[in-house]
Amino acid sequence: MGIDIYAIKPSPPCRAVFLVAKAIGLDYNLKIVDMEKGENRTPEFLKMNPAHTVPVMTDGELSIGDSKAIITYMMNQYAPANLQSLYPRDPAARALVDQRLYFDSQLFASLRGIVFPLVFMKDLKQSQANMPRVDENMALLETFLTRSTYLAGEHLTIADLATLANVSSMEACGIDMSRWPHVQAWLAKLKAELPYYEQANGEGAQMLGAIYQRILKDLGGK
Ligand SMILES: N[C@@H](CCC(=O)N[C@@H](CS)C(=O)NCC(=O)O)C(=O)O
Repeated sequence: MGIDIYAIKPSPPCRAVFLVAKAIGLDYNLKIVDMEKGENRTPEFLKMNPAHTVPVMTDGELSIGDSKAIITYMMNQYAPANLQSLYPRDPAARALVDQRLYFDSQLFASLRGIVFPLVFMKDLKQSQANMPRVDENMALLETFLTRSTYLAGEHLTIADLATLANVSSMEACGIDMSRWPHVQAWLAKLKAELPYYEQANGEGAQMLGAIYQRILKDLGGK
């Protein structure tokens, strides 16, 4: 019994879930999904998540896909009182965190736009054509981080943890972070501050970066 998380380590949305679970000390059973064998398209998996994406969480009768739905559920259901500031209950403070979470979905879509064509279609041209969307979203992230130390104010929230999974992946893919100095400083700060960083996120980001960089090199990109 307990919570099951269906996931793969290189996936940024899966790592957002690992980070939030660690942040609130929530135990779960990790079920690695072999995507190459089509384990995300079996009738059993599609019953849990018709969108055939990871992560998926099951908790008793509840099966739910999408990392944002999972991490907000974990906070609402399991965060101890002293860690509620990670997803504040005050409506105005929560609205700011939610806005950053929706922004992070847009950031992930732009990351996917460069990774998916390269890794799964070996299409360097399409991947490169999608790069301006990454730059545009990173510039927006830079603007947010010029306004406050963390993404939604002066303390850590789940918006930082979700976005960390994407930004660290971009860094591991070799994207030059020095163009966004506030993002670069925020990234270094979180890596240093979170004792669970490496286990929950660092290792998987390196896995994704290694795959991306190898294929990029094979296709003659830089
Ligand atoms: N919005 C979703 C995106 C999840 C997603 O796209 N996951 C990818 C891995 S990074 C996946 O499972 N792709 C397999 C597929 O689309 O069949 C979330 O945040 O959970």
